[in-house]
Amino acid sequence: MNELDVKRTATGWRDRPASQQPSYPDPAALAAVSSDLRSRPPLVFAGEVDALRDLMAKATTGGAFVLTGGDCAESFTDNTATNIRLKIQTILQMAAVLTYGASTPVIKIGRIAGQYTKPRSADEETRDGVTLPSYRGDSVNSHAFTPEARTADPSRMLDAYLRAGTTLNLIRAFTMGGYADLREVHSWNRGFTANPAYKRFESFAEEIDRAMRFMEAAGVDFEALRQVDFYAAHEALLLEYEDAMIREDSRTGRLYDTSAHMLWIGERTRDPEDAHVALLEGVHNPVGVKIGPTTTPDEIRGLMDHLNPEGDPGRLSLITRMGADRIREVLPPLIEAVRADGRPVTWIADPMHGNTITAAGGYKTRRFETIMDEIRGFFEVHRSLGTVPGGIHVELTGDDVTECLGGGEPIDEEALGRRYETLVDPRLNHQQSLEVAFEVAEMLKG
Ligand SMILES: O=C[C@H](O)[C@H](O)COP(=O)(O)O
Ligand SMILES: C=C(OP(=O)(O)O)C(=O)O
Ligand SMILES: [Mn+2]
Repeated sequence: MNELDVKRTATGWRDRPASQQPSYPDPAALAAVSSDLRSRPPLVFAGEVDALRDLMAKATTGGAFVLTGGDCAESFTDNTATNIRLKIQTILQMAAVLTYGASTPVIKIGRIAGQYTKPRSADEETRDGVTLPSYRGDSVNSHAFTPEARTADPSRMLDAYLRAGTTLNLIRAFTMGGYADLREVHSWNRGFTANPAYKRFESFAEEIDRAMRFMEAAGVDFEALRQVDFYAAHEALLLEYEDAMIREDSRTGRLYDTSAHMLWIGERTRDPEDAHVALLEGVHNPVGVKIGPTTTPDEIRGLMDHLNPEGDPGRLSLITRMGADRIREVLPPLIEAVRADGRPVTWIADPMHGNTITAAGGYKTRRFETIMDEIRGFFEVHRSLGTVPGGIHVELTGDDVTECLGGGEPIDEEALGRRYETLVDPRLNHQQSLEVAFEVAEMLKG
């Protein structure tokens, strides 16, 4: 056993209960893919991961604001240049508005370049009397409803790795090559506020205009604002994939999960004694944990004991997804418990996953107004306790899909079927995403 294997064994996740894992019919094929992945280059560099960790530490105390956004489930077929560009454009536009509102840097993180594995409520799906394994994300099986498509195939992990690599390559090209130019991003936002449906944000956009003119007059080097740092994150759900991507940083000897800059653990797999926590315990990346309305203070202390025993700022984010109707009641005692413990966490609001409903026609959807209400509740609770609302985490796409109800150009139940394209959860479309950003920017400013 080499030194890396010794360290990895020390994390001990293989001895712990692991839920939401596929069952692979051919263990030899799984072992071959896993060994192949281990020999491949990392997707991210430890130095970038450390830079993100430092930024996350700033968000803990209000010195930065986190924006995480992207698909619920990325898909191999939607892994095109246009889709990636539109998502990046949407996140950059949101970030520009939020930066103005927060008067702090905005940490831009995509649910991108690796968001290929999904936890499911049910292990199986039945259609017209036929029962098959549930779709678990493109890194596991295919969405098509046939026995072959739904069989877990380890070679999909390699495909996920390669697609994540090319996605990251394009993101770096966009964000370092001039596509992120602040003047351009602001002019896209002016286009958005010119739409009569979003007139109420026009004066906000004019304020940003004035600030930009002031910066220009004061001699700010806009050329330097043509490049931005953009980070990638996904749910660390597929244990074999994440384990195969762990590498040792040659500079420090530390272990990193090099599949993404930041990883999070989902609501369904966050037991402090289970495999997912054990896996991320051993790596140095910033990590998030999704917490739902049943979370207890003891569970949070357990998560901190395992994932951030020393209380290092920037290591641990708690991503709250309580539901708009519960957040004001269930969040305060959890914040109080963290405050009493003393170890820092970055609080981030996921206003999507506690607010999923089924509309007529069977569409899984969310209401824009409910999403905004959960964010408002998140801010109210933090403001009343004097703690820091550190960011938001949303499911979005850069396209004009019709998956979430409401918004300034309202999508009603009838319209849902027009462009309902998500493979799992409903995403905010481009306009709804910008609307969220303007609303949150106003909250941050206020
Ligand atoms: O993205 C989150 C979960 O994977 C998703 O909400 C589960 O969806 P399901 O209830 O359709 O399985
Ligand atoms: C599965 C997800 O969320 P949660 O774990 O909070 O349900 C998700 O972010 O898509
Ligand atoms: Mn989701």
